[in-house]
Amino acid sequence: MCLTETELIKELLSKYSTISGKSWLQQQGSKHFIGRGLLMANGDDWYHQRHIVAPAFMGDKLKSYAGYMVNCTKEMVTSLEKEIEIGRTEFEIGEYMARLTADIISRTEFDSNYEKGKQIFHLLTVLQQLCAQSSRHLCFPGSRFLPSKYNREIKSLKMEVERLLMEIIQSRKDCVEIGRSSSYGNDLLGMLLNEMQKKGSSNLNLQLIMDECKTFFFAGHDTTALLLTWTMMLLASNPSWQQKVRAQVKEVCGGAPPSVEQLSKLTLLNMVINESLRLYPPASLLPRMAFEDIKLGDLHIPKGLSIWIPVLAIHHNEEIWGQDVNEFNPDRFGSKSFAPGRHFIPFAAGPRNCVGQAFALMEAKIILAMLISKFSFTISENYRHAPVVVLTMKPKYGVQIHLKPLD
Ligand code: HEM
Repeated sequence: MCLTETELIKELLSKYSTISGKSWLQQQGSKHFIGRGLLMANGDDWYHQRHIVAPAFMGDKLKSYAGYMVNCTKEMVTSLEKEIEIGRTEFEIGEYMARLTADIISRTEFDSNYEKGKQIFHLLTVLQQLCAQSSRHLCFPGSRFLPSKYNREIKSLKMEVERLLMEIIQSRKDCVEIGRSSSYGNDLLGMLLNEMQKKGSSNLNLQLIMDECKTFFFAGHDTTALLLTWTMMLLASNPSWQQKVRAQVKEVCGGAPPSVEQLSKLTLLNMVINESLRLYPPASLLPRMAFEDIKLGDLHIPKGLSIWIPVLAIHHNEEIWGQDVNEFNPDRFGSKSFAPGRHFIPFAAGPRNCVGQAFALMEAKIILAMLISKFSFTISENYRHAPVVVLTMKPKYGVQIHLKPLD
């Protein structure tokens, strides 16, 4: 069933988040690359995991990741400047954004074990691509247990990813146990290990920690890269907004990378990001399964029914957004007339919303503020506008942009 009534969507996501969730089919499709991590967990498991994970994305802990974001962006800006120096003017910006967000999540999750983290995530990306091809392979009940070449490849990649992850985790555990260190570390992995120990399990569930590490990479880097890519496309195509945002960034940050405290003052950038998430929500569909009979308004939803929430359609509904629904108009987010959590749901809503929302927005603002104060950008004549949904909403042929250094 496709649920389009926004009042009912809000009710489902806020009131029935524990008796609806991810279907068995979804869990099977992703189990090799994210396992039983938060994104695919249900019921009590989900509740327990969310409470372990959530503190790592809040308050001072969240703020502590800003340094990784600034440093990785500085490296990317330097490499772009070098390429411009040797004569390059056009860039497929999506590639750069994907590399940058992968870099940031590797550093945030694994800090000193960053190089190994990058290797893990490379293998995980290959594994994910392989799993996405499952429909091309022989498929009948039980076929996933056959020792086919395809199944063996998946199994060996999965084992390699887990071996590398376990090496990092074990070395942190050893340091604590022999007294060389009093905590598991300040990066995301360290937070998870510390939280899990605080929550009373003396015997850490290492499989779950590995699954969460994989989940953050999977859920966090492609989505944020797409947000950045679409926003760069919109800014490159709308020079007046580009100038306005640049002027505000300059006024607030004075040419330096933004501090966490300055981010809330970048109101125009915030409006542009929201408008980008409205027009091109990276997660364009929210799938749910009813685990019990649910009564939503006058609707009776029987147990076992699959429910789709069409985020993209809601974000493009003329009745909600007005006649300029398909146009880029960040001003609509200047007033409070839209209803977050009901009409605007790029991060879903309710208890099961995106746990990394604040992380993603902080990351997007830092990167865009740094790019806009270093370069001016225009859309290339080679850009072909073709958004496609393949799990997330992507530009089919990439986003080609001309970059020009500002000084
Ligand atoms: C622009 C960037 C992002 C967008 C648009 C986005 C969107 C979403 C959406 C729509 C959901 C709900 C999915 C569903 O339940 O079907 C979700 C869940 C989730 N996201 Fe994000 N996300 C983004 C960035 C991130 C980042 C940076 C992280 C972590 C570092 C992250 C981690 C997660 C996790 C773990 C969940 C599962 C939460 C739960 O089920 O309790 N996301 N995200």
